[in-house]
Amino acid sequence: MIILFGGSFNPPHVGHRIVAESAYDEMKPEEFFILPTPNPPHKSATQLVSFDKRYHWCKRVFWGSYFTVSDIEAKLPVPSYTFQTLQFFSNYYSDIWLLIGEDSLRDFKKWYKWEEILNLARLLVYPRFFDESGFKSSKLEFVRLYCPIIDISSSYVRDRIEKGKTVKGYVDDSIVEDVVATYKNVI
Ligand SMILES: Nc1ncnc2c1ncn2[C@@H]1O[C@H](COP(=O)(O)OP(=O)(O)OP(=O)(O)O)[C@@H](O)[C@H]1O
Ligand SMILES: O=C(O)c1ccc[n+]([C@@H]2O[C@H](COP(=O)([O-])O)[C@@H](O)[C@H]2O)c1
Repeated sequence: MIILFGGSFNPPHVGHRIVAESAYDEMKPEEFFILPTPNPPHKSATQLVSFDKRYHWCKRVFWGSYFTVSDIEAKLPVPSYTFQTLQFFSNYYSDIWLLIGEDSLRDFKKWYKWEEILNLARLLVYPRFFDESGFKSSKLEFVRLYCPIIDISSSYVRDRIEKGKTVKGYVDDSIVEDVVATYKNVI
């Protein structure tokens, strides 16, 4: 079985890493793909730094033998629909799990071809809301991942940089200087 974890990673932060490590620990997949997306289907491109930069940050952050950071979404047509990414991986693997947040579970029926996605993959969902409202309201089939809620997002990291605050500890030490320098030029 394999796990796919997609996102903008603009920039990658400790919340991403903790979720990925927790999912690996729980599921012990054969392969674990981190998939930075060049063009998120549902987000505005404001403050989105280049794909290459985000891809290389992911490669530094998700080090270790079990993660593979893939640039496949940069090679597939835009927008980067998850359905399309799954079609690609289903040519090579049969037991595919999509790692998504409780927020995405709540909004999942807005995703492009969501029913077809569920024919190609199973959902592994980590908590995002303290009231568990996303889990409670969903009628979809999913497996819940037990890990702490880390209340950090990439937009929060960018916002701190804009205000001149530190993001040490929020993003990996190996990329923190480049992240600060990069967003200072973008914001
Ligand atoms: N703190 C966090 N804890 C758990 N999962 C997270 C966290 N932050 C982001 N994720 C999840 O990681 C995946 C990739 O997210 P993405 O790269 O878009 O980050 P983000 O922090 O939500 O970005 P932004 O703030 O720019 O919207 C998504 O499934 C998202 O739900
Ligand atoms: O395919 C879709 O319609 C779709 C809609 C929303 C999100 N996604 C994917 O879900 C992943 C996480 O997105 P987000 O918004 O939670 O950062 C990322 O890989 C997106 O491409 C995909």
